Amino acid sequence: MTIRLYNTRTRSKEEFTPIDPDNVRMYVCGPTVYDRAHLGNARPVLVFDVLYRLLRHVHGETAVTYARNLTDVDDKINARAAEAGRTIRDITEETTGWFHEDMDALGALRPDHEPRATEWIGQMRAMIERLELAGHAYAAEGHVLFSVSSYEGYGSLSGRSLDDMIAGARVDPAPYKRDPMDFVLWKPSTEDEPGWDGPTIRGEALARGRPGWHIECSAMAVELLGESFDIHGGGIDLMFPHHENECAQSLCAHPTGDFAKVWMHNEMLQVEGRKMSKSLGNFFTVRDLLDQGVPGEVIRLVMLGTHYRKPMDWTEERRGEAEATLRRWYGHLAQHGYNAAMIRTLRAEGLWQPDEAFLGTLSNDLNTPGALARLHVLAQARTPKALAPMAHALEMLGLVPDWDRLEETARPAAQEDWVDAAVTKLLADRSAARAARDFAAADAIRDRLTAAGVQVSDVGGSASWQPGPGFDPAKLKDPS
Ligand SMILES: Nc1ncnc2c1ncn2[C@@H]1O[C@H](COP(=O)(O)OP(=O)(O)OP(=O)(O)O)[C@@H](O)[C@H]1O
Ligand SMILES: [Zn+2]
Repeated sequence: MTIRLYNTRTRSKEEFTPIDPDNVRMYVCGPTVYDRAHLGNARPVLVFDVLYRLLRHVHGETAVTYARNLTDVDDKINARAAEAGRTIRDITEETTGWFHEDMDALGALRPDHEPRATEWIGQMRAMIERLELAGHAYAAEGHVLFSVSSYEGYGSLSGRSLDDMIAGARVDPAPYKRDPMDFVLWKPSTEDEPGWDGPTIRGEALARGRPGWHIECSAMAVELLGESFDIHGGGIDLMFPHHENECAQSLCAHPTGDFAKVWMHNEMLQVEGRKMSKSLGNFFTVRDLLDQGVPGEVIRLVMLGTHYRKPMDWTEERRGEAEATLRRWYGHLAQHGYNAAMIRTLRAEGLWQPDEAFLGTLSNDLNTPGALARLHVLAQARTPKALAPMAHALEMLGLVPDWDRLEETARPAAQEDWVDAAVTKLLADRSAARAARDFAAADAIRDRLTAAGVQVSDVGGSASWQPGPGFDPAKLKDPS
């Protein structure tokens, strides 16, 4: 199976050939840990989770190394700690815990490496010293800056000319910069800001300070994945300046390497046509949705419904559709006996295989909407064995939280308790009415369940239920 990926660097879809097929290496820019992840932040996590799963499928479970950093040194973190009267470490630890909880709930696999910037300061310092020695960086007023004019490839990733960049960027024309586009590799810290020993430039050790944001990813990616690795990902909002700067630093510090061969960028999750972002204040968090009872797999399915290179909106309508689709799929599989034991049997019988059309579509630049369309076709199978490719596809997309709890999944959690209790009580009343030959009462209960969109299946004398189309639990309540 050949994977094809759109490469921002070449602006074309290319056949993906790993540098080393036994160790496919991917780096994705992770969160700055000072606040709950908003729904937009979840998009790159999910996009690259699907890619990670696909690479593991094609190249082998142990043949993929995925690194995603945690930015735990940043002025926004310092500000948050000061404002809350707490330590920086306290804030970053707590936020990292939230990030893990929330992304786990969306079914995202943890990366193989999750480097924290503060644990790699030495490597950043060494890279800065290397850049200065090679004539790509200079020290000025306690800062070290990357000299953009020293590198002729600057702008090639994002396809911008230096003039465009100056016109478009929020450049900070600090007096110590030789060129307004030069960016910070190292900056001094005051007493109450976090700081580490400075790099040594021309024999002189710089004062205590902290690294700039871009150098962090360059240093950690090279240390963990090597000077040439396969894929670098992140949101399109990071392409310039962050990724352009990462490229410049890494290629200048390691001129014999390629840094990342393929650059991938997901488009933005939007709210009424604008990027969901903290600074615009138009965001809600993944936790908000989970707490409202929207199951993680529903959030995941909505996200996968749009190709990663297209902007998308979160809408109530999409949420409802995804929820109904998943319930139908899970219910269908459960009815055909699907659970963890069944998957083991299918594996043992050699039937746990992907559908070629599904895999081909997904391998075509992660065409998740196409892959989901194929899933709808696969879901039409009517026997346990014929359903194996559908089940396999669902799992490849990370849409099966637990094979043993299929029927409980994709239900709005907040409603679950009282709704299930109410339906169960109605079903018990119905069988009592039937036993007492009070058919009018039994029919009235049946009508109430139907009106609420509850689907009842009577198997072997015991009734089970699942939400059907137009499910409206409010209608379960006694009209009197
Ligand atoms: N609206 C969005 N849609 C998709 N991806 C996004 C969105 N906003 C941020 N990202 C991505 O989330 C990841 C984490 O980025 P980062 O920590 O810089 O976000 P942030 O600074 O919290 O976001 P914001 O832009 O809201 O301030 C990055 O890969 C970034 O591209
Ligand atoms: Zn980065």
